[in-house]
Order: sequence, then structure tokens, then C-alpha cells
Amino acid sequence: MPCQTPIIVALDFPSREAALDLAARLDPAQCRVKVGKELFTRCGPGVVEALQARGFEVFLDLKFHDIPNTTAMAVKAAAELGVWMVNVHCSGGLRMMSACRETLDKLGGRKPLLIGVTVLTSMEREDLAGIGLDIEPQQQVLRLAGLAEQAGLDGLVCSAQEAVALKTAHPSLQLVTPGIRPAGSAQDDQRRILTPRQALEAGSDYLVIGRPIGQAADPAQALAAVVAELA
Ligand SMILES: O=C(O)c1cc(=O)[nH]c(=O)n1[C@@H]1O[C@H](COP(=O)(O)O)[C@@H](O)[C@H]1O
Repeated sequence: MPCQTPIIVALDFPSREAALDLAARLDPAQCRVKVGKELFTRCGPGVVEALQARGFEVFLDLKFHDIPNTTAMAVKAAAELGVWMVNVHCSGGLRMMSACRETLDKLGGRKPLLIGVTVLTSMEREDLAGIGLDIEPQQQVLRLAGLAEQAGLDGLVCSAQEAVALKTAHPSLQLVTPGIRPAGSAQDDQRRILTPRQALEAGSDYLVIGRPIGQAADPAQALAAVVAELA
């Protein structure tokens, strides 16, 4: 049965054992899981297949950012791995995103959702200034969202702080929002954060949550608390 909840738990771990150990405490009916750069670089596609075999839909978060052909072929490889969602950096530009869209559209069968990363949730205005962008994060997110919609992407990774503006300007794009922090939990390296309930109310379609669940003393209880907060 397809998973109905908006929660995506980030499996940011250094080993297959640690990732599968957390997955064993989670219910695939209550969350999807995300495999990111650390776990994938250490364990490869096998850990994605193992999670899928346990009933989880997997967001492969490798944030591809390269020339159009290279990125499109990477997205194709992700689709052939059977993942539910894959992402690329919008700042790779319109031609890069369009190449990914066209490549996925040529594939048969179920295709992953193609999602564009806008401005990382760890960045704030002064970080953008440091890379030469004298602009508020939300302005840059909206600019990249326009390109992503033009390229036919299914959605965006952004902060839930931008969800209201994005849902107004680009209602067709699904919003995947990391930087989720239940009240009282550590901010860590995130900057543009909201609580699970605030994010959902702002219009987020999916909430990506890592350390507040993965590093909790009782991850199942931490997930249950988020589920209860959203009910
Ligand atoms: O693409 C992502 O998933 C992502 C984009 C972004 O802007 N910010 C962000 O935190 N992420 C990922 O979302 C997860 C957030 O983890 P926590 O900060 O531990 O909840 C990490 O796996 C990040 O790699």
C-alpha cells in the first residue's frame, strides 16, 4: 500500500548496519526514508535495494549538479534503481534540469519524482552574499523555482519558510522541506527551520527529518511524536 504520510526520515549514517537498524525501528506505513551522500558513498546501491525490500519508498538524495548529459544519466541510473524520488541542484540551470526531465520521460514504468534543490536550508542571507548573491534566500528560491517549473520538474527542496510564497507562485510544484525541528530540539547546522506542524501548515508536502529522529534515544518514539504533532 502506498505510504500516505509526509514524513521522510533521513538515514544519515556511516554504515549499512546503522541505517538498517534504524529502518527496523520504523514503519514503512508511517514514513519514507532518505539515502544521502554519506550512506550511499559508503554502501552504494545495495543499501537502497535493501530498504526497498523492507517496504520503504526511498528518496535518493545525491543532489546531482553537473553538465546536462552527466546529470541526466545519473538520474536515469537512479530511476533504474527504483527509487521514489531523486534530486538535482536547480543551480545547474534550465538545460540541465530539462535534460533530466526528458531522459526520465523516455523511460517506461514508474518514474521517480524529479525534485530541484533551491537554496540549502543551512544557508542564510550572509551565506548567499559569500557566494556572490546579494539577495534574500526566498528571492533566490523563487527565481530557481521558476526555472524548475519551466523544466518540468515535479517539485523543489526548499525551507518550509518559503512554502507559502512558493505555493502561491508555483502551486503545481511539490515542496520537500528539510530543516524541520520539533520544538526544543537542537538547530544543529540548519538555519531556515520550522517545526513539523508549522511546515505542514505553511504548505510543505514532505518533511525531511534526520537527527531529531535518527539521533534520538528512542527513534520510534521520536517519529511517533512527530506523527502525533501532525495529526
Ligand atoms: O536535499 C536535502 O534533502 C537537503 C536539502 C537542504 O537544503 N537541506 C537539508 O538538510 N537536506 C538534507 O536533509 C537532511 C536534514 O537532516 P537533519 O538536519 O539532521 O534533520 C540531511 O540529510 C540533509 O542532507
